[in-house]
Amino acid sequence: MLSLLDLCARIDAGRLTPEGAIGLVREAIAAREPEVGALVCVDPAPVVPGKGPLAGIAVGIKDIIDTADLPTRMGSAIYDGWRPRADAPAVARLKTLGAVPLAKTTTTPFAFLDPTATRNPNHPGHTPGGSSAGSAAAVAAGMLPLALGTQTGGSIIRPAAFCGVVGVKPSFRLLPTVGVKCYSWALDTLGLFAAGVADAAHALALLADRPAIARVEEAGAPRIGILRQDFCAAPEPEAEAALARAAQAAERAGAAIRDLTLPAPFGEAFAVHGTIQDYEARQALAWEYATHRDALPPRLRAALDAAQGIETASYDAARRTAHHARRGLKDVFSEGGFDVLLTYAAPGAAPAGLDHTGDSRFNRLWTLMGVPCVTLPVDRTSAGLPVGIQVIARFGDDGRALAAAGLIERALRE
Ligand SMILES: NC(=O)CC(=O)O
Repeated sequence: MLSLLDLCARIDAGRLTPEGAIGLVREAIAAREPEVGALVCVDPAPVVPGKGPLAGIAVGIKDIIDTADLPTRMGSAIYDGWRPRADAPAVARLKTLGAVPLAKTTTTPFAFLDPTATRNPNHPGHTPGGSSAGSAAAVAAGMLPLALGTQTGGSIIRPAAFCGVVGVKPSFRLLPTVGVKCYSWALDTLGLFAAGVADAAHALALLADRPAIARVEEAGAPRIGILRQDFCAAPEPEAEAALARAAQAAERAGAAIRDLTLPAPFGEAFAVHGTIQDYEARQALAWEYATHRDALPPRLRAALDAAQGIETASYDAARRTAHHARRGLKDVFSEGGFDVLLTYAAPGAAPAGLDHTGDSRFNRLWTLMGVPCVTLPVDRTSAGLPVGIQVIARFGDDGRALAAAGLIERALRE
């Protein structure tokens, strides 16, 4: 994979020019894109700034995020040829940093559950996950050092884990979702994919203009709660094995490890995620549903059909349940004496088949809680498919989540 920090170091040392770095990416795309299919389009002649902390860094932009220089298609023929007038603020920020939004990456239609044609770079017969399929696959295939994605259910953490890259779903609203096609305004979160934890931390710190996020090396050994989220169906054995391996690596590195079981309010919050998500999608996609219902893919059409019947009272009750759980989560960290939680990133490795994007059951609660989540690869199955774990910190503690993920990443290499 292409390390963002390695490219930055080579450019800073004068061993590589920004244009040369973009050229490396174009070569990698030419070599891998025919098999992987992670990209919607590539800018043939982007502006390549000569300076800036991310000069020469090509970035993949999930195709629900507005770009002024490239079409934004939402993964749907409904938006064929749609050219936003302006860049989404996150894209504008990348350009200010010297980065090059070089390609749009595939998204499931409107970032829901209907699959893309993108293949898992680790095994072409397996899903890369979704909805940020192309971003995860492009980084995993070594085509891009950085890509943006979004998560409403599990759309950053799940594909990152399936493809074997680092994925970061930051604290809710750490990055602006302005200019990002909305599915659920209470859940949609903008995040990113990179080759390693330090690469991801560096990019997030710059994107969020919060340098402390990148000081992943400086944090001390964390107090880690091992969480199996027993309010949902158990994972595959490989997910349990990866969790155990990550916990043992963290303990070897000095972390304090303790099992944690969450009380009932968290299972109740897990259960209401869909009510909030789909009630809001009914409004967010009202125009598409009213004017192009037949052009919507089957899973999305069925979800919006069902969402028509969600009572506002149910939605309001779901929001109260989520709010109660978010307040309780602060106590879990403070009274439990935990810095981070360690849990499954997905039910297992990427499932076979390209007609689905996998199951987000280990991600949805944390998207609803609005807390920072980081996934990193820990194991591989006998078929060579990556298996990740998920590190979760309290709201606003994105740097600590990355620090703990970095500690585990380093310990696994030793
Ligand atoms: N957008 C989403 O997060 C939906 C998913 O989990 O695939």
